[in-house]
Amino acid sequence: MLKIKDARVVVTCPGRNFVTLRIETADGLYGLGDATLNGRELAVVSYLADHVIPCLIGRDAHQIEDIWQYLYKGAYWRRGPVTMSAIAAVDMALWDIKAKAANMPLYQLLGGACRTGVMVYGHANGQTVEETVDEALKYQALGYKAVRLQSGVPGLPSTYGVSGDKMFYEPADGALPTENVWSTAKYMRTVPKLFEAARLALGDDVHLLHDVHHRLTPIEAGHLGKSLEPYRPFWLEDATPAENQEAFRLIRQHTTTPLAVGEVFNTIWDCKDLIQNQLIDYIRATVVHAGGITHLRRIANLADLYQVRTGCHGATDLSPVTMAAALHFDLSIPNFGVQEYMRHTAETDAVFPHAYSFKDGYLHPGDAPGLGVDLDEGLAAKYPYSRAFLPVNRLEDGTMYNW
Ligand SMILES: O=C(O)C(=O)C[C@H](O)[C@H](O)CO
Ligand SMILES: [Mg+2]
Repeated sequence: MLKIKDARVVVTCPGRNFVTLRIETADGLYGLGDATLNGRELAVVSYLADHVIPCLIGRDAHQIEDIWQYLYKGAYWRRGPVTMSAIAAVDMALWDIKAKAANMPLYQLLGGACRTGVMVYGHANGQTVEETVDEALKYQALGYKAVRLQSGVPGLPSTYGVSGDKMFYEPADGALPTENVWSTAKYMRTVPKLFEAARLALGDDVHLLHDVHHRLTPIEAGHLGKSLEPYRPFWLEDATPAENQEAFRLIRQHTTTPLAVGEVFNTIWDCKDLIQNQLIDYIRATVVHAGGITHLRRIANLADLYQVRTGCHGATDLSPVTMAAALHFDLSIPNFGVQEYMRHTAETDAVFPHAYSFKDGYLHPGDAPGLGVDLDEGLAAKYPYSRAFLPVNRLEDGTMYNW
């Protein structure tokens, strides 16, 4: 038995907010879990500190599945991002402890490596098509095999996904939500031009991706997917909001562009119908927001039956703890597709020293026991929480819209 002696939540803001759970066993092992829910961080802090940690003390850290079921079924109130991020943090920390106890990198416990490295995609973004293509070329020069393209839209003052700082794009940019303006017509004219220019400049061997951020209707998404087909996109992400999953059937009827969805999904129940009806090609559910490694493996297993591959969310609001967990998961599953990789800043990396590393377009989790990521609590304490929100999106006439 590995008795859980103590657990605490650490909130730190080395340039952006992160919530980390640290679980300690009676014999001195400890594990880390990420619980960051961008723009709603303190809700998860309270969920963990007030409602989860008291139930963990004294339990056997080895019983990962049982503790997962206890927190999921036992709460009565199932699912949702706050609950599932809290459960994910516990799950990650327990896998970290188990792998440390086994003196193995986690991917070995999960069945061993299925590949030599994890293909990642970087974010190329610019105010114009030309600037975005230039950024994409820089990623290609760094060895990236896959690049996401997001360009500013002519006639719109600002666009989510397009930042001033190219390498360290930060989604939560204001102490109150900033407001972006959206025009589907203007956007739809820009994206095919972007893909045409990028394919020409980067050649055939680089995978090109695009994130719609849930902003199109199904028929608009079908049209966009069709217009991108000549440039062979790797995927079109979040083409339409996924609450109504039938919407994806309509998109499918109009385009063979592969579809990716799921960064806001929290459980297998959000993924089930899309996977079973083969309405998507990539599932983007991620360790931190979908109940941890235990639950994400369940999702990946279901997806594998239908030749749906994974493409885990990996923006900067997912901490290095999640990135490490995702890499062990990615390396060990048969139906891995691609991993998103937005680099963290040097401040963040210093607070979370880690064993994972990038080479020639691939990340590897490294071979340190456990997740291979640590938390420098002394340094973390120097960066207190600072409220920050994701922006909101309005149409040109002021109507509140999706993003
Ligand atoms: O990385 C992506 O694909 C995103 O869409 C980024 C998200 O908007 C961001 O992580 C939200 O917190
Ligand atoms: Mg996205």
